[in-house]
Amino acid sequence: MLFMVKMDVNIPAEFDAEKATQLKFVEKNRFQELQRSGKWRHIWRVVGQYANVSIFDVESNAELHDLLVTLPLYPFMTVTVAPLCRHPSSIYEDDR
Ligand SMILES: O=C(O)CC1=CCC(=O)O1
Repeated sequence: MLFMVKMDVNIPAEFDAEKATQLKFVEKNRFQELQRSGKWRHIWRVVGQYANVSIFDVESNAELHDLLVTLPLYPFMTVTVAPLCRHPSSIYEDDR
């Protein structure tokens, strides 16, 4: 199942800078692990925002939920999810 996920990140200015750096490092490692697994297919920075738009390929709503809520930066994120399906005009047979 494919999902578009927008993550808006808001780390408060008063949050400890070293802890924020550490959280971003752990987040990056977790992201790259999920990217290698094929579950986090794409990530794009939204220009001018501390936000990303990502495409996830997971087995279920519950899997996506568990994956999102365990992200290190999740406590600082506003997450928006939209389910996706193949567009009938796509020329790519493997879109799903
Ligand atoms: O920087 C972000 O958009 C938050 C984030 C998600 C995965 C990652 O490495 O950073």
